[in-house]
Amino acid sequence: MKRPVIIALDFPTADQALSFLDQFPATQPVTVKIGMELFYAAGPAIVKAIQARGHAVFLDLKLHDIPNTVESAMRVLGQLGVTYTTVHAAGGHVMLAAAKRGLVAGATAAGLPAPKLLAITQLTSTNQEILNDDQQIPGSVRDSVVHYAAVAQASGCDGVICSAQEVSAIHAAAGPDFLGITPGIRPKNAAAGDQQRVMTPSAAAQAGSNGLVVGRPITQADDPLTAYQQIVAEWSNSND
Ligand SMILES: O=C(O)c1cc(=O)[nH]c(=O)n1[C@@H]1O[C@H](COP(=O)(O)O)[C@@H](O)[C@H]1O
Repeated sequence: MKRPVIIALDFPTADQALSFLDQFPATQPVTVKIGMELFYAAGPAIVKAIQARGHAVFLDLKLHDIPNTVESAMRVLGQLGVTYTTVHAAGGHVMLAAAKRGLVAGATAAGLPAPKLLAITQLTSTNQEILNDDQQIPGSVRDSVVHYAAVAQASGCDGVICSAQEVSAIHAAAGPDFLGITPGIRPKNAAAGDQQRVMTPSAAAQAGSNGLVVGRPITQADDPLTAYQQIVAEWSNSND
């Protein structure tokens, strides 16, 4: 899928993640996101196991540390053959450029294409109050997201993670090729949970999102495969 619907595999064990994936046969490969919970539990082996089934992996570890540490860690991640990985834009341009350098060096050493590097802007759980009061960043969430996107682009990132609510502003500022991958996706009537800045799959498509990240609306559905297929259908119909 050119604009993927990425399933967030937020499970505590490899067994649970793989049993869940049994519903998605390798003849119909999907893109899945391995985040901190699953990677801390199951490590690089779960990346390999999922790739062996034919699925593409988005490895979402949201690195945020001093530039040297991030560069070294990205060199390791660059060797795993994943499609996307993440770093926090709040680390600043020196750290972001170091992340890109490390990722490319690792992938090159392994003879692989470099994963796309996506910078986290403002998490989709962040609202106006958290931005202004807790982070002490004045202005709107959208302005902060667009600012971080500019920093990420100037530092060599391939795109950002943001809410679909900001993706059109990012494309207007950074151009259509700079990726805006969007979590905080909720089909109509689905519970938002801890997400603050949400959109439906069709609204995200109309806003120009380059890919959806969807977790609980699929993983906690009674029939995850049908839930996934319904989201893909809504997304694809609005992407035409
Ligand atoms: O980097 C992410 O993927 C991410 C960034 C963000 O701003 N918001 C966000 O929800 N995510 C991730 O996207 C997924 C969303 O899951 P659900 O809220 O269950 O659909 C989780 O795995 C989050 O870690």
